[in-house]
Amino acid sequence: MFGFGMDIGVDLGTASVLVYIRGKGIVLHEPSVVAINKDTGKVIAVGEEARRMIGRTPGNIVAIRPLRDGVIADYDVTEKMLRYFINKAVGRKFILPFFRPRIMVCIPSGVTGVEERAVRQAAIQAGARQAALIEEPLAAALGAGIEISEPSGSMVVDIGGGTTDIAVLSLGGIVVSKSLRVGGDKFDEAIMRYIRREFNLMIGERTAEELKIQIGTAYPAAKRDNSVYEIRGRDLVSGLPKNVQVTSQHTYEALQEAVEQVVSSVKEVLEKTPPELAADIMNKGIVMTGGGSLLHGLSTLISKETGLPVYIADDPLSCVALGTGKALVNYDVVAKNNRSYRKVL
Ligand SMILES: Nc1ncnc2c1ncn2[C@@H]1O[C@H](COP(=O)(O)OP(=O)(O)OP(=O)(O)O)[C@@H](O)[C@H]1O
Repeated sequence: MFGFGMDIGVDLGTASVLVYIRGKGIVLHEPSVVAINKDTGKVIAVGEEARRMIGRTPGNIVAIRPLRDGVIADYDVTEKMLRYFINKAVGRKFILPFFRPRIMVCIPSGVTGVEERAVRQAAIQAGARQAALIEEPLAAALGAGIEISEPSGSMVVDIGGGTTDIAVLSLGGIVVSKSLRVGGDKFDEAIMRYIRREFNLMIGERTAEELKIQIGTAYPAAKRDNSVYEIRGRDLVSGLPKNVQVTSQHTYEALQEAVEQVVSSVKEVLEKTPPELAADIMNKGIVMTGGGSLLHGLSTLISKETGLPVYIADDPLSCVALGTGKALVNYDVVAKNNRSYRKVL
């Protein structure tokens, strides 16, 4: 596949970046983190190596997530990160003038037109011959194996790190959609706030994420086995390190508000869905993708609140990258239709 015909799909996520090469599949999956030397502006590390530095850097080094909250918070760093990952996945030597790949980038749906151009430019800078963009719900649905080109309604709820994208699709396009800046990061922040309030303990975002993954729940009736977890943080009163035991019930209380925002947005989209398509969704159920869909009890809660069956896609963390990869087959169509699907509530 190397050479003229090489096509690459990139899931430029707020939590992680995945690179898909046509004919090979997903070849790279790393956190969207860049470590920078503040004094010189030089990039020290990207991806997994940089993630290990979060919260542990000396004063002159910062580990940043350039795509916080589903938007490009730092364009320059995003460009550097994108270039680094593309080069790493493809191999620098292949990016010679006549062998430049075509790149399709899946962008968080909250990005503005200016940011879209910035991403496209970053892909070109990174060595692409052409760059097209695809919207997240479309890629997520394709990756989840949903037959989106039929005249039948499907609903996808993609919960990423920074955003949740809810969309009803039919005939290859988005009929109704909503994007909210609530996702895995907001779940982590809610846990951090709760632990500070209830235990007077300051914890970092990595600890909060670990808690969420290990014992977090959005629906307490669906009990978790390992429902107690010991965490270490800094006591706000003494300023010293302290251990506390946290239960699933605590995480439920911490997460309730953020989870409720996701649930009410799903209902809102369903209310705006044309009746014929709503009937299709009743039959087929809602498909959840993205890492946030793995939050324990969330699919059960959405099913209970909407009265519809809810399924989590196989390998939800890879859906967007797989879908972007599938869309490469129709590169020209997607490139031409760019943005035209969008109808945000
Ligand atoms: N088992 C799990 N339980 C709960 N949350 C999880 C689990 N595994 C991963 N996550 C969360 O999923 C989020 C990352 O999801 P994903 O990789 O789909 O996001 P992204 O595509 O990078 O973000 P976005 O779509 O907002 O750009 C993180 O917040 C992570 O903590």
